Amino acid sequence: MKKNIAVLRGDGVGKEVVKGAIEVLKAIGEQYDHEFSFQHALIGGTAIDKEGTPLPADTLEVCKHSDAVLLGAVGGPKWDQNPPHLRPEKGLLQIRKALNLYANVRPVTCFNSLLDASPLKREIIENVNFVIVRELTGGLYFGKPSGRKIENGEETVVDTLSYKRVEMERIIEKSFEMARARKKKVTSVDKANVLESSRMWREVAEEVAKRYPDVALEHMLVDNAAMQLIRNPRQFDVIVTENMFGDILSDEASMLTGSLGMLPSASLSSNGPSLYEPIHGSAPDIANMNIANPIATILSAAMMLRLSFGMEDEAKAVERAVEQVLAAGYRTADVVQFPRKSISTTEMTERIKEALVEDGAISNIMSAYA
Ligand SMILES: NC(=O)C1=CN([C@@H]2O[C@H](COP(=O)(O)OP(=O)(O)OC[C@H]3O[C@@H](n4cnc5c(N)ncnc54)[C@H](O)[C@@H]3O)[C@@H](O)[C@H]2O)C=CC1
Ligand SMILES: CC(C)CC(=O)C(=O)O
Ligand SMILES: [Mg+2]
Repeated sequence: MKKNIAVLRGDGVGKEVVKGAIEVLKAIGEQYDHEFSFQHALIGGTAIDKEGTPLPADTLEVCKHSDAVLLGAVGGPKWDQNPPHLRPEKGLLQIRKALNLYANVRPVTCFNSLLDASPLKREIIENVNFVIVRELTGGLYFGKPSGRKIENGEETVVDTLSYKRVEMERIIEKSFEMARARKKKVTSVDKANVLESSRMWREVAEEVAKRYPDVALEHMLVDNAAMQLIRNPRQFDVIVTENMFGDILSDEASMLTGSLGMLPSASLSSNGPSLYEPIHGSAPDIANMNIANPIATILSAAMMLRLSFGMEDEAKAVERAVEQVLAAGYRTADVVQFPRKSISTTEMTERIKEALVEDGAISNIMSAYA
């Protein structure tokens, strides 16, 4: 099969982890006789430096004409003081909107060999397997007005949380579809005790639930959800929530998998190419040190193979290779357990590539989100 992949490396460790994922995709292409082509384009701080904007028009064109997009991460202290329209994160928000990437799917489960790597007890994280379905193109990150002004002589700032009913409906429907293929439970997370937007979210969730009588719906307030993720994460099957709650809860949930550097995601489009990205940011504190964990991005590439290209065997091969390398005891510094020695980003990538050609047991991981 021929596939054209747009690659947005972005900033910081984004560049390093994407390099790893491309190498793994190339190896899969050779092994399974696919022709993957990679077209690089600029986004984020790097794009601001080179083109004066965080999302150049030709980047969007490249993405629109691709079969799928692979993204690293954007941002960094160099651009933190820029005005809002010249912040790297703006480029990411713009591309999510422009490609209609309304559903961000973040599967949370821990590889067996990392059960003892998490700071959380094995009894808590064993057999955890849930998906966070995060609304990605609405809510606080997009609402207008947003900005600062002087009002009655006082410096004032506003951000707006706004949603259309149809935006709520489509993401909640997505979560029910996914739950139907899994353990048939949706936990809708909101702040309905305070926010009007959450009250409407609840209403819509109840309406959608009527069309899925085989799926159980529960509502949970977001503060409680943050606690339950650590207390008893096995209770969850599909969590659906608005943009910012999903953003925060998924970073928290990443610790159930051993590290923020382990959690992949798919940002699914309603009408065009989808985008695949690790959930982490550009990690400026470890950028250019060759120590970032590439696994979240490599597993995001596996999601691309499965969800955008229908290449289930190839996706499993990647997940199995990751599992084998972890089972053999190799870890990057973010998941390393004393007295184990950590390996670099490039060595982890090499090990995973080597493991691709070996046969192994089917991984305990992923695929349930499909
Ligand atoms: N999707 C994206 O492009 C995102 C971008 N950002 C941006 O990234 C920049 C840094 O933000 P932070 O709050 O520091 O979040 P971050 O996710 O970049 O890093 C948080 C912590 O996790 C570690 N970490 C992250 N990814 C890792 C990996 N692959 N391997 C090992 N350790 C890893 C970092 O070293 C850091 O200590 C900011 O400019 C922020 O706006 C933040 C989140 C998502
Ligand atoms: C620009 C941010 C919204 C990125 C982020 O934190 C994320 O998507 O998880
Ligand atoms: Mg985030």
